[in-house]
Amino acid sequence: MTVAIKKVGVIGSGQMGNGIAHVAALAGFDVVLNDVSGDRLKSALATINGNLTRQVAKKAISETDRKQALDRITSAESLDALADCDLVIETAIEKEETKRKIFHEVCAVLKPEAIVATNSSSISITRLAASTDRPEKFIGIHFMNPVPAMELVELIRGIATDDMTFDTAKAFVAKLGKQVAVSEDFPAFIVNRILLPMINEAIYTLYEGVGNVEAIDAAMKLGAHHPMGPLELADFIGLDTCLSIMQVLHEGLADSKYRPCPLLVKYVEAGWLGRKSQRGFYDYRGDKPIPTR
Ligand SMILES: CC(=O)CC(=O)SCCNC(=O)CCNC(=O)[C@H](O)C(C)(C)COP(=O)(O)OP(=O)(O)OC[C@H]1O[C@@H](n2cnc3c(N)ncnc32)[C@H](O)[C@@H]1OP(=O)(O)O
Ligand SMILES: NC(=O)C1=CN([C@@H]2O[C@H](COP(=O)(O)OP(=O)(O)OC[C@H]3O[C@@H](n4cnc5c(N)ncnc54)[C@H](OP(=O)(O)O)[C@@H]3O)[C@@H](O)[C@H]2O)C=CC1
Repeated sequence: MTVAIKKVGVIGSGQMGNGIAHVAALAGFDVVLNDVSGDRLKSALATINGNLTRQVAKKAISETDRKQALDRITSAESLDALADCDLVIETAIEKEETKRKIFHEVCAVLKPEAIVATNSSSISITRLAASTDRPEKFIGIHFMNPVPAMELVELIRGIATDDMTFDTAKAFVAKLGKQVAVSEDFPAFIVNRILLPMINEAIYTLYEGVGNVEAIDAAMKLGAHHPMGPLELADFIGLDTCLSIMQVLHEGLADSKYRPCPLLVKYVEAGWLGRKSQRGFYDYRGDKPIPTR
């Protein structure tokens, strides 16, 4: 049994939020995109339009599809605008306290039958569910970046998630044209349990001087056929997000093999968060990315 989903709320309009709004609107859902910052919302809508326009140019969608998708998205700075959503997907920063606060506030305005999901990369679904008034209607729907291009979505049940919520989330993901991988609720789930230690190890490789940024990325692109080098990918994900995921792994599994590299910590402390702040393992302020080490 599934619940009918017509209107989807997306909380947080960063790179994941705008990607989720994009694919949901293109699949015919009405979308309310929320953020604490009006400027963020404006730039998210511009990014969505840019990505849809690129899909039109590549003949993946029609000009009518682009217009209709944009018309289905409204933006709002207040969570009150999500009151009549059937499904809400939280995709704010990877900080448990921020997410808990959002769930507390949004549950107060949602209808009782609405499903609440998080796009968290790593945080316990069971623990986040416990901060809501509806743990049985709470689930992890974990999209991959960039959302319009990646085929996979991880689904993670908390201890209390009921079958109706799981089946509805599964049907929703299928409507977006994406494949599901089901993960148990352990730190960082499947993709990031494997991917992030690899990225962290690449940063240790840099920290210990085994290779410079260019050599490490070239090694993994040309030597292992990864589409992006691990440092380029870390910048793409966001170094703050990478660090948060490593911290969840380190604390949650209590194993020193997940210790975040001190160089990753230093970059985040400097505010060098990767592409989103124009500087990380590469400097993106010029015509082409320049390695910073
Ligand atoms: C941290 C987490 O919690 C989980 C994660 O997401 S981990 C990160 C997972 N993601 C990855 O590992 C991405 C690795 N990189 C890649 O797969 C590729 O480099 C890439 C898909 C991003 C780009 O591929 P490419 O061949 O260099 O570029 P290009 O041919 O221009 O783009 C391929 C497609 O991606 C889309 N795309 C590329 N960048 C995009 C972006 N920033 N936003 C939206 N769409 C984008 C393009 O529109 C294109 O779509 P179509 O196939 O529909 O035409
Ligand atoms: N980056 C990635 O590759 C992936 C990330 N994720 C997960 O998705 C989530 C978002 O990541 P990402 O999009 O990269 O992060 P970004 O930093 O790009 O975006 C986060 C957005 O959330 C906004 N925000 C912060 N606090 C609130 C709030 N209280 N209410 C509403 N919006 C808020 C931020 O606004 P402001 O900047 O103004 O604070 C920003 O616009 C994280 O949980 C992350 O782990 C999942 C898969 C892949």
